[in-house]
Amino acid sequence: MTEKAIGIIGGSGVYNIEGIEIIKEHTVETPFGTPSDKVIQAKLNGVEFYFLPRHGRTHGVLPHEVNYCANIYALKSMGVEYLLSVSAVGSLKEECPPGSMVLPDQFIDWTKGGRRRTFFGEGIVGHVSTAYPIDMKLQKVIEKACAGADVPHHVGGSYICIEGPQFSSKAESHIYRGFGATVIGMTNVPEAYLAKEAGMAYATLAMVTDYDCWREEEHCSVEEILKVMKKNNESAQSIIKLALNDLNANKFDINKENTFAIMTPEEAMTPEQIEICRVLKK
Ligand SMILES: CSC[C@H]1O[C@H](OP(=O)(O)O)[C@H](O)[C@@H]1O
Ligand SMILES: Nc1ncnc2[nH]cnc12
Repeated sequence: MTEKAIGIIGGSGVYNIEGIEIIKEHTVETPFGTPSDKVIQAKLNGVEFYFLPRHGRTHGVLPHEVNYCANIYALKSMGVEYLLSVSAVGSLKEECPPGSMVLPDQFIDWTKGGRRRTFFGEGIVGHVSTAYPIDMKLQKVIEKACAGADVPHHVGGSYICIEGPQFSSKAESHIYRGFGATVIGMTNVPEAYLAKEAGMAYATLAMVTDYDCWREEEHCSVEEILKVMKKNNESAQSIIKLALNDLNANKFDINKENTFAIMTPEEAMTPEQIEICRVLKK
C-alpha cells in the first residue's frame, strides 16, 4: 500500500463497503490487543483503502467492548493517515432529522466505564491537544460527497458520547440538549482522541437514525432505528464512494499535532515502547 493510506471504520449498519474488490484480509495483532475484526484491504473504482467494521462484521462487540486502541493502532501500522469514521447517532436537534447526516466538529466525553483512551502510559508520557479533534480538510471532502450524493446534511456541532449500551433516559437527553450537543452516540470517544494521538486526519460521518428520546413522542427503539439504518447505509455507501475518489485525487498534508506529544526520552524506553512511538509518529 502507498504512503498516506485511507481508512474507513464502519459503524452500526455499515459492515462492508459495496462493490469492492478485496485485495487482502489482514489478521492483525497489536501491542494493545486484537482489533474488532480483520482489516480489509480493498479497492473501489481503482482507489485503495482499508476497512474495519467497528463492532465486527457480525456486530458482536458492544460500544464499551470495542478495543479502540487496537483498532486505531492496527490501521496506523498499515499506513492509514486519513480516517473516515462512519457512525449511527441520535439527533438532539429538530433540524437534524433521521435519514440526514451530521458532520460534527467537537466531542463531549460522557463515557463512564473507564475505556482505555490513550496509547501512552506504563512508561510513556504524552499529551495531545483535542481542541480540534476533527480534520477540517477531511470534513470538507465528506461535505462535498454528501452534496454530490444529494443527501441532506448538517455541518458542525458536538457529538456527545455516552457509555451505553442503553439509550438515554428523557432527563439525560434533555441535559445533553442543554449542553448544546447536536448528536449522541456511544463510540467516537475515545476513537477520535486516539486517532489524534496517532497523528491521523480523522472525520466523522454521523448518520442520524432517531431523535433520541427528548421529543414528546419518542422513546428510541432498536426496531425504529433499524428501519432508518438501512436507508442510511445506502446514503453512506454513495457518500463513501465519492469521498474516496475525491480524497485519493487530493491527498493533503496533515497537521501532526502529536509530533511533540511524547515527553519521555527514547533512552528511558524499552524497545517495544520505542516501536509503539515510531508507529504513532510515522
Ligand atoms: C444500534 S444504534 C446504537 C449504536 O450505534 C452507534 O454505533 P456506531 O457509532 O458504531 O455506529 C452507537 O454509538 C451505538 O453503539
Ligand atoms: N439515540 C442514540 N443514543 C446513543 N447512540 C445512538 N446511536 C443511534 N442512536 C443513538
